[in-house]
Amino acid sequence: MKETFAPLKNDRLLRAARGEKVDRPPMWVMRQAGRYLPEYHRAKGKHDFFECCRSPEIASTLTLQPIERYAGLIDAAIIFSDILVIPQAMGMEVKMIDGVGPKFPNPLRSPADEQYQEILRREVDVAKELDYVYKAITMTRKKLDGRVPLFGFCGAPWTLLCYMVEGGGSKMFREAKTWVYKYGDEAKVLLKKISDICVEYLALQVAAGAQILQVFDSWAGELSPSSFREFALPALRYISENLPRRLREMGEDVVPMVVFAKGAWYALDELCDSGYDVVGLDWLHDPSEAVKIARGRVTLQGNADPGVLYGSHESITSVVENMVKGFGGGQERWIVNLGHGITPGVNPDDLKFFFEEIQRCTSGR
Ligand SMILES: Cc1c2[nH]c(c1CCC(=O)O)Cc1[nH]c(c(CCC(=O)O)c1C)Cc1[nH]c(c(CCC(=O)O)c1C)Cc1[nH]c(c(C)c1CCC(=O)O)C2
Repeated sequence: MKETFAPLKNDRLLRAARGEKVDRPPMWVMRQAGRYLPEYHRAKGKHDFFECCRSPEIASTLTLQPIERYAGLIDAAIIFSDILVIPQAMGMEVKMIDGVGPKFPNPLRSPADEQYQEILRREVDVAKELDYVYKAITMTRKKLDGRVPLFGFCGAPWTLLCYMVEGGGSKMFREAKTWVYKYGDEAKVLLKKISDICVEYLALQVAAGAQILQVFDSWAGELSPSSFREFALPALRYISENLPRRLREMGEDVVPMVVFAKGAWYALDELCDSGYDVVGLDWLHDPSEAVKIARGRVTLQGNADPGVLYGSHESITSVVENMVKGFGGGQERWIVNLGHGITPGVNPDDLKFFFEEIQRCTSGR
């Protein structure tokens, strides 16, 4: 039985994503449900990170926290989960270590590993393995009661491959580069396998209630422009081309899609033609330059340096004023965000001040 949900009261973000007129640019921030919020630590308690992702009750509570705290300012929720649930669904073990980050005890080191063949052979039952995410999405939609739209998301194939072969975060990307420059063909086979899972996973998130989707290519900037075109971009395109087809097959509406390829500033022009409605920008972009390159083809999302939230109110005001000006005074197709996730240690009141400053600079246009 398909769920019915309350009608959406604030559709500013979906309208902006589709390039329609809005009263002010919509606002949200990546990682908005996270460690900078004291209520996050209270609700998480002693639970392990992935335990929280697997509990629809806890995941939906965490998703709603920023919506409640910033009511009237924030225009979207993003489901509390992680990009690494896909490698887990593919049979890899992933732990989240406090103060360190994600760790894979058995990373995929070379195509000669038995694990490589096993991963390629194994048909992942995306509906069953990630069932807890769809349940969390449906529960969150009910709790949201139409206040703001809900984002679903996944990691981009290139970024997931990096984690699977590195076994965690990395500074050198020695393993990922070995795959690119030594095992390129095998890397492409693995990227295709991950891409198919991404398509099915995103489609099932929409069926469960996700109203817009974001694909996070957090390690795009580790690739050279030509490697990005060869490895990361085709996988991003594969998703944007195949998802609408899969949604129609399932009898679901097509939803707007956002691509965030962090560090891939050189590829902005191609990303604007990659089949996504919205292109996320990190803080290395100058907004007015990005607007010129985009030429209205997509909505841009971003891009304040997350580090400004460690600064003074004067600095926040100045960054906001410059950013608003860069995005044409808010007249361009624009969704307000930081240039990457909000970081731990930020005072939540300073994020509120950031939102209020955006509102001050963009309303009554
Ligand atoms: C690369 C990446 C990951 N996860 C994600 C990305 C892409 C976005 C990006 O580039 O930042 C995506 C992600 N992770 C999380 C969300 C939830 C929704 C939201 O944006 O609020 C989303 C969208 C929660 C989380 N994911 C994680 C936390 C912190 C968990 C905790 O310690 O309580 C949260 C709230 C953990 C995580 N998960 C990941 C890392 C590297 C870490 C550790 C971060 C660190 O230690 O600094 C992988």
